[in-house]
Amino acid sequence: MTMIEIRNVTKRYGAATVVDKVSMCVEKGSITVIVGTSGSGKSTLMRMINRLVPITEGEIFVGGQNVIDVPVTELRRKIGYAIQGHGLFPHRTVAQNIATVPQLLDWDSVRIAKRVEELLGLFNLDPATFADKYPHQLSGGQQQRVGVARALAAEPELLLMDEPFGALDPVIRGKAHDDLLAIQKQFGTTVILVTHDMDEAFHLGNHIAVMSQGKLLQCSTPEKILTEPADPFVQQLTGTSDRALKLMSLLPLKESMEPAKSGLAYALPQSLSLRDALAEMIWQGVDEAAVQDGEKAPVGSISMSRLLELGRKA
Ligand SMILES: Nc1ncnc2c1ncn2[C@@H]1O[C@H](COP(=O)(O)OP(=O)(O)OP(=O)(O)O)[C@@H](O)[C@H]1O
Repeated sequence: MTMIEIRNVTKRYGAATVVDKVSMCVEKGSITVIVGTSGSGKSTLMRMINRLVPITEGEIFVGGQNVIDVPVTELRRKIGYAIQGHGLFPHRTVAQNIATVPQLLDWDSVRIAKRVEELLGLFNLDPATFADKYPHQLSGGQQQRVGVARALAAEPELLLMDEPFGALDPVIRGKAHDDLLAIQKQFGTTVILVTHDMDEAFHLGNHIAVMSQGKLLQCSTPEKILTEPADPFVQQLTGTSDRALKLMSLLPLKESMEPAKSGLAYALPQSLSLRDALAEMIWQGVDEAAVQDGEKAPVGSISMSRLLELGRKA
């Protein structure tokens, strides 16, 4: 089902066309990542969805409704928005920050308190420790999680994220990705995320939209972007040297393993991607490993030579 339809949308500032006749659809419950060089119009395109930026030409439909027909306050309350630097209110506690939109929507206080506690739990922020803290008392990573929790507070079906993880160091960023994927799966939220980080795009995106100079060059699955780039710029942006590793990160170990064998000292979960399996085996120094299901029962095996063969094909 289509959640967002962008039809021939253009944004001009004076003589400058910063978004140029862009059309794309976003499926409900999917994550679409917009990538492109600096100034290519990514944020502008996204900000036209919740009307933070007025559309010059074209139309955007959210849930079948033309955004122009929805009062702007109602639209923004329905659509979560998380930005780099989190935009938290400095004089409101963590709980009060998260409660912002539910309060505007007149939720009763019991429902708000329950939702705040649920979100803090989901983001691994112990309510007893964090609910009454102020933003300046939190680390950057914690502030970022509160920013995303706040954007999700009123259970939006759609979440717009503008480089939400840009300021995080790589380890915390990885954790933030895991959180987002888990929460997105749990709530079925549709997500549009703008990033500069291609690894982030390939890790999170069901679809990747590539922009250059205001134009949308391609919007496809990560596999298609890598194997059938629509334009030399797409190929250049998505990288050529580590293409095999990127593709391996999209392929599940479960679908490529060999038959189970006895006597293997090391085991990997079948939920890993081929890339993570390769990284684990290099790290552990093993040439062959058992593959286990969620109950730790053996379901197959994988060898280094098989992984390399699959990587070469990728
Ligand atoms: N209010 C504005 N007035 C005039 N020009 C603007 C305005 N907002 C954005 N622009 C211009 O529109 C172009 C696209 O900006 P936008 O922020 O959408 O790009 P972006 O791809 O998100 O860039 P970045 O990755 O650097 O954040 C830029 O050239 C920018 O200077």
